Amino acid sequence: MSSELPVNGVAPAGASSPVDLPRIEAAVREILLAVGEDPDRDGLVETPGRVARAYAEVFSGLHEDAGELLATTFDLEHDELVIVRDIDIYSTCEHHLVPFHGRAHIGYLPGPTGKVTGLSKLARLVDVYAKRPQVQERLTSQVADALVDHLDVQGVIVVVEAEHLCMSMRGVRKPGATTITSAVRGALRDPTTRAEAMALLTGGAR
Ligand SMILES: Nc1nc2c(ncn2[C@@H]2O[C@H](COP(=O)(O)OP(=O)(O)OP(=O)(O)O)[C@@H](O)[C@H]2O)c(=O)[nH]1
Ligand SMILES: [Zn+2]
Repeated sequence: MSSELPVNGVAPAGASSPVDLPRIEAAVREILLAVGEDPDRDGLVETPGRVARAYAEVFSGLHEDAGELLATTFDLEHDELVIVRDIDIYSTCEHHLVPFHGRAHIGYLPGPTGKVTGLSKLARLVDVYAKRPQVQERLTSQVADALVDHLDVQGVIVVVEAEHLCMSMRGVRKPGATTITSAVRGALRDPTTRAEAMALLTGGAR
């Protein structure tokens, strides 16, 4: 495969990348020196370059636009709840720059025009916001707001369940603790509809 082709929707960081790879490399070299490592030893020589490419990938959402992503719609004349559950998320905690990972569940009620988006776009939308320095609450709201702003929807519900490695591998050291956040917009704020959507989203239909 050509190295110019996007992999999993992520453009490779190259000459056209908006990310300043040499700057990340220099910074990583400094970090290695600061923690007492030798950045010139065999195993570490290539590390600053690898980290730069990895950061370009995990922060690629900074250069992606939800409106563009959700521009492809089609008419389905479906005005009942649509739910996509268990979308894997890998994001980066903006406080410690370590990962948080888990699952997102998205539900929406299409609006009167019946214009819906492809299901894969919902999963891609999560990545637009997950692949940035983030907090889980903002990630959850941004996904919900993008669906309200760019699609014709009567209501939206987004639930994110994640484990934060900043709470597992360091600091308070509580592996397995799960943080659950939700964002509800429009008609799904109605208590009955919300309860039904929440049950479907988080396992009620399993
Ligand atoms: N609300 C929220 N908090 C987060 C998220 N990710 C990390 N945090 C928290 O951000 C807080 C940062 O706290 P600080 O006291 O400034 O940093 P710290 O000394 O490294 O804190 P500890 O993690 O408790 O060691 C911690 O309590 C983290 O658990 C998130 O997505 N949402
Ligand atoms: Zn953190």
